[in-house]
Amino acid sequence: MMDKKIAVIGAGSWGTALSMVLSDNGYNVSLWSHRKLQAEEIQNQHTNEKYLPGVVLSNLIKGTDRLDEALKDASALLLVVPAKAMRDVLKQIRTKLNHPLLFIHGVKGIEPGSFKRMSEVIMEEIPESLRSGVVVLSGPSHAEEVSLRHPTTVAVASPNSQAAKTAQDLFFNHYFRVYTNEDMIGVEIGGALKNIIALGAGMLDGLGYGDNAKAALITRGLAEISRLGTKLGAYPLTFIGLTGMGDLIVTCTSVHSRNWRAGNMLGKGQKLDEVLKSMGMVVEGVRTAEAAHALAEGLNIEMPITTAIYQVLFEGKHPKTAVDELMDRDKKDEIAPLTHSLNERMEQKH
Ligand SMILES: NC(=O)C1=CN([C@@H]2O[C@H](COP(=O)(O)OP(=O)(O)OC[C@H]3O[C@@H](n4cnc5c(N)ncnc54)[C@H](O)[C@@H]3O)[C@@H](O)[C@H]2O)C=CC1
Ligand SMILES: O=C(CO)COP(=O)(O)O
Repeated sequence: MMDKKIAVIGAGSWGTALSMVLSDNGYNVSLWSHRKLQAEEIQNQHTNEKYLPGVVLSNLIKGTDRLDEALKDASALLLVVPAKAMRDVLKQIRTKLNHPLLFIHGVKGIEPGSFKRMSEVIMEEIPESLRSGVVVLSGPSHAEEVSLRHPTTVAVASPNSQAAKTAQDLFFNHYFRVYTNEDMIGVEIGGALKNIIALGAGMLDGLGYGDNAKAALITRGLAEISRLGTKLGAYPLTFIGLTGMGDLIVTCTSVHSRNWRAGNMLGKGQKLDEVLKSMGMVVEGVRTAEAAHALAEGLNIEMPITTAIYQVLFEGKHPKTAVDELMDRDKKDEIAPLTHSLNERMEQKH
C-alpha cells in the first residue's frame, strides 16, 4: 500500500500537469522547483503561469524549493527535469534518500556527452538497493491537454513488472489511461528520438510542404528509430505502440509541441540560438539529435533523417537542401532492413 505523498522533482509544464493527475487521484504532492519564486507561486497562488498558463492547482499540491522537504515521507519520486539536468539533480537527491522509493521519470531525452538513457543515469546515481524501483512514464501526452483533463494514454515501463504496476496504480484515472510495458529501453528510446523527428516535422511545415511529406517523415522516422532502438536492445513492437508511433503522431502534428515549434521556426529561416532563446522551455530534440547521431555512427546504423536534422541544427545545412538530399538518396526496399533488424533481435533473444 502506497503512502499518500509523492515528490515531483521539476516544476515545468510536464511536472505540473502530472502533479495535477496525482492530486486528482488523492495524493499529496510536493512539487519541487529549483527556483524559489516559482516554488512560492505554486505554494501561495496555486498557479504556475510561465509553464501552464491559466491553470489553477489543487490545494493538495505544495510548492517547495527544498529537496529535503519534497522528499520527506514521500513513497514515490517523479523526476521531470530536462535530460541534461537529471544527473546533477540526482546527486543532490542521493544524500537525502533514507527509505525505499519508487523512481518514476517522465523525461524524453538522452544525457548529453554520455549518450545514456535516463534510467541508466538514475541507476548509476541511486543506491543499488533502490534500482529495481526505476520506471519510465512516456506516451502521447502534451501537458497542456492533460491539465485540461482531456483523454490521454501513456505507458509505464520497467523490467520489474511490480514496479510498473505500482506506477500504473498511482497515475491511472478516467482521463489518464496508463498501460504497463516491460520494455524500458524501447520506451525511453522512442520517447527521446521522436523529438528529433518532430523538429523535422516543424521544418517541413516551415518550408511550406504538405501532409504527404509529413506522413513520409513520420513513417520513415519510425523506421530508423526502430533500427537504432532494436540494436540497443529494445523490443521492435514497442515502436508501433503509444510511446513510439503514438508519440510521433502527437508531437509531429501538434502546435503544443515545443520541438515542432522550434523546427517550424528553423524551417522559416531562423537561427538555432535565436529559436532556443525565444522558446523559454526545453526543446529536448536538439541535444537528442546529437546523441542519436553519435550512437548511430558508433553502431554503424543508417539514420538518414536523423543525420539530416543533425546537419541542419549543427552544421548550418539549409532545411530545404536537407529535404532535397533525402529525396535524392539511392533507391531502397521499404521492408527488408526492418525485417533484418527484427530477425537480429529475435536471434539475440533465443
Ligand atoms: N511538456 C510536455 O508536454 C511533456 C514533456 N515531457 C518531458 O518532460 C521533461 C521536462 O519537460 P517540461 O516540463 O515540458 O520542461 P519545461 O521547460 O516546461 O520545464 C523544465 C523545468 O525544469 C527546470 N530545470 C531546468 N534546469 C534545471 C536544473 N539544472 N535543475 C533543476 N531544474 C531545472 C526548469 O526550471 C523548469 O521548471 C522533458 O524531458 C520533456 O521532453 C514529456 C511529456 C510531455
Ligand atoms: O512529449 C511530448 C508530448 O508527448 C511533448 O513534446 P514537446 O517536448 O515537443 O512539447
